[in-house]
Amino acid sequence: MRSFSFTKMHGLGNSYIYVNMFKERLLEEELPDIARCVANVHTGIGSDGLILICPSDVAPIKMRIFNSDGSEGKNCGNGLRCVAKYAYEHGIVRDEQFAIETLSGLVEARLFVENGKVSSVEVNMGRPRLSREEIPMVGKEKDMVINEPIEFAGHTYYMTGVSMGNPHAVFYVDHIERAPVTTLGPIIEKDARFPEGINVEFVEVVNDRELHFRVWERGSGVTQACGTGACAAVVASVLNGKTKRNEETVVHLAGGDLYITWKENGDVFMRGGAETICTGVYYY
Ligand SMILES: N[C@H](CCC[C@H](N)C(=O)O)C(=O)O
Repeated sequence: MRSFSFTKMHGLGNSYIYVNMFKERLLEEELPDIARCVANVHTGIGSDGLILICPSDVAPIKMRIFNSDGSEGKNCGNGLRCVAKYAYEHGIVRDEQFAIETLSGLVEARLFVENGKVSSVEVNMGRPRLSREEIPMVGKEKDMVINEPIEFAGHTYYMTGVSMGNPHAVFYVDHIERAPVTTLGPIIEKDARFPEGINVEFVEVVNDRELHFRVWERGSGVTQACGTGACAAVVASVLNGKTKRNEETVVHLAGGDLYITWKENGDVFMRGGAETICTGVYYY
């Protein structure tokens, strides 16, 4: 029987099982199955997936994320805040501002520390990618997708496409509590027009600085929060003239609030909480 130590953490209820790969050894080919197993609430630990905190050649640490279906994502906003907290509180990094490598490039985390504990984290998530080839989405490579009519299941919806290193399809609704998250989400997630699948976000605009938000995540389904998705929602809202560039927008997710600004320099900044739930040993 093999085992590894883990820490369960969450960002606004978007929880993952975190494994410190500076200390643990997991076989690459087993990672998707380990993600599926630990995420299972009945026979595993229960989470939205698995996140590895790894050594990096280009930054103090590297984050890898696996969804609950075992697929590997390229970025994870809530995960980045938890990884930054873990790395500081476990002495992997000593600075309160440092880079983190992800599969979609480097990001920069800034910690807010109280009595040696990280209370919240701000992450510079970098620039959104807006062309069809970057989302990715089929069609003319250089075109953007802003409030574009698109048909799913016989109905026309208006989509804005944004990548934060991972793909997001943003749709506006009048009442967030009626958003078709579990009916339309899974259809769009796997639509053939998205070669890598896509995360699906529904947004209700409260005012030009406030959004309500729900998500169907690629590879995980409904989650309490999606940091990259909330960033995509703010970028889409600026592009659609609903919120303002360079001004902080509060995004109300099911699990709590994120504070996001798409700055004039092009970078998207996200600030929010990160919590440690428990630690343990997983046997497999
Ligand atoms: N929950 C994560 C997003 C996971 C993205 C993953 N579902 C994918 O892109 O495949 C977040 O806080 O950004």
